[in-house]
Amino acid sequence: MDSQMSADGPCAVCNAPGRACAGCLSVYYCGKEHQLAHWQSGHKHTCAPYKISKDPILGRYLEATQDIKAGKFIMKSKPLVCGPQMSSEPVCLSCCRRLENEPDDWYQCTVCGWPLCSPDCQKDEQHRPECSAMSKAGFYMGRDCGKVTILGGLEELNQWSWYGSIVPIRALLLPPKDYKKLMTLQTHIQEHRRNPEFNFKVRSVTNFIHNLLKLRDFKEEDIATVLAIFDTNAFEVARSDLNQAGRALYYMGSMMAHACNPNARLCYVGEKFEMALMAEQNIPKGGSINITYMDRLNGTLKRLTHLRTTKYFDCCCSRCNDPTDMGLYLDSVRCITCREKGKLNLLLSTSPLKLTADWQCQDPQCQNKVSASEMIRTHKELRTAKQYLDENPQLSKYKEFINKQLGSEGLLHSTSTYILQIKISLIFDILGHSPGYYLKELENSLLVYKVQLCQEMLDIAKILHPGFSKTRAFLLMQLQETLMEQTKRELRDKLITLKEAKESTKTAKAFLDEAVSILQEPARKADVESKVREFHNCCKRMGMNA
Ligand SMILES: C[S@@+](CC[C@H](N)C(=O)[O-])C[C@H]1O[C@@H](n2cnc3c(N)ncnc32)[C@H](O)[C@@H]1O
Repeated sequence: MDSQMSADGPCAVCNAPGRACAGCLSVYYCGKEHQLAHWQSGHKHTCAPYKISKDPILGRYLEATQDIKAGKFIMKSKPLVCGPQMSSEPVCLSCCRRLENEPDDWYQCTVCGWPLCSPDCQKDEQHRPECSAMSKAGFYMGRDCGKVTILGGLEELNQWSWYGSIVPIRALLLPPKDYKKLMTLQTHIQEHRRNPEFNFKVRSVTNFIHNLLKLRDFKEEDIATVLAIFDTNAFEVARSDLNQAGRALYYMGSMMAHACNPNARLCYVGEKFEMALMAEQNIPKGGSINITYMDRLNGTLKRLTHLRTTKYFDCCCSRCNDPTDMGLYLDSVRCITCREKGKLNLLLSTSPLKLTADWQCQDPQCQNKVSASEMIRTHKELRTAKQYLDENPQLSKYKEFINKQLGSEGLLHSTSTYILQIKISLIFDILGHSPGYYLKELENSLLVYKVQLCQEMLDIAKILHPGFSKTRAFLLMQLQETLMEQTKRELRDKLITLKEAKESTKTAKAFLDEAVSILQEPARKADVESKVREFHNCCKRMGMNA
């Protein structure tokens, strides 16, 4: 590098002071030679079409450096650190697969005694940092896998909260170059420190690291910083196809801003939680590439509260600022004054970005106003009632809730967040998925009901989950297989002709094709292939070629 120029960061090859790569501004080179070597060793696959930019409100964020088409993969990134979730079920420390057999049958690492899948997982470098630390500290997890308190001061740690200490210790033991990178991520440490739950977590992990691993050089403050970095930036990652669940932190992934109607989404590839970012919608050059930090079916009250209390910012996107919440009125409840007159008018926030604002009837003739605290109380009651149903999901109970709430004495309307969430549960958890309701045993009327629910939710998805979103793809697949079952029965019962069955099959195939084009990520490959196989088998059984 020209000695007159100031350095941007450490060279990706030799760590000497370097200038940023012009393509992505995310890695640095001391000169042309190392830039070329790094490009050939893989940077050509990860460079661009984005760069890190800064905004007074968002902080650092990813900016598109070229127009990006919906459906395009924007980047792939390996985790800087990954491992079990903070509060984890028993998983293999190496690959994070759930350990499903009995504890007595678990394979235990021969060095530290922690349960793993197999000797192969023991050889994996993932488990090395904490394993060496435990071995140096003379710790070996007994057959009981930590059920007994081993050292004084560890009483507050139960068996599985130990898992929560694994990712922080891996972060603290990162090579210096990676640790330095980690430390550049946003912490919100002061805000976290005001949260008693966070401080409890810090004490627990510090206890583990100081007393069990005997690594007393790590100060509580360093441990708190690492935990705060994880809480601000990490992703809960799961690959249901591989039975894996973990937590991972990506350097570039940490730069992405939140939006309540995002233009990109994350997916996971490979067994080591490599992350891929896909554009859900077209992103113009210069635009922010954003993801959503939470479920889009939540109304503004829940989104604002969750983002404020967990990510420490006040979202002020156009969706949050829209009293109609994109025309869906997710949080709005019926105006009681109008309801008494048999009219369906809704209450809208007078200032949606302010959680303390009053709610007012949408009918200008009606003067009815409700305070924020009253509205929050109403939502608490509705949420409790729904949570009670979710604990023991039953079709009849969900239908009862919907009918009651949408009836003349009810509080809700057809696109309320609670009604939409229940419809999603009916589609994905009950109709076609639970004992007594598997697709083949569903009564005809319930097949019709499921088709109707899928169509309704696809209309909502056009607004909340447009483009290459997973929700749209999953809904399309549910609609496709329900339509196929319906067609098969109608043909069998001679209610339709073969020609009509072929037409229905064509419609179902179009839904499936669209879902397949959306779900391009490798982690979904097996699922998608099995749906396509089922479709072809169903066609064969009806005596037609797809
Ligand atoms: C994962 S980090 C994103 C990178 C971060 N901006 C930085 O400079 O390191 C999450 C933090 O970014 C900020 N942030 C993300 N999206 C935001 C948004 N829509 N509005 C305001 N702040 C946002 C918040 O401080 C949030 O806690």
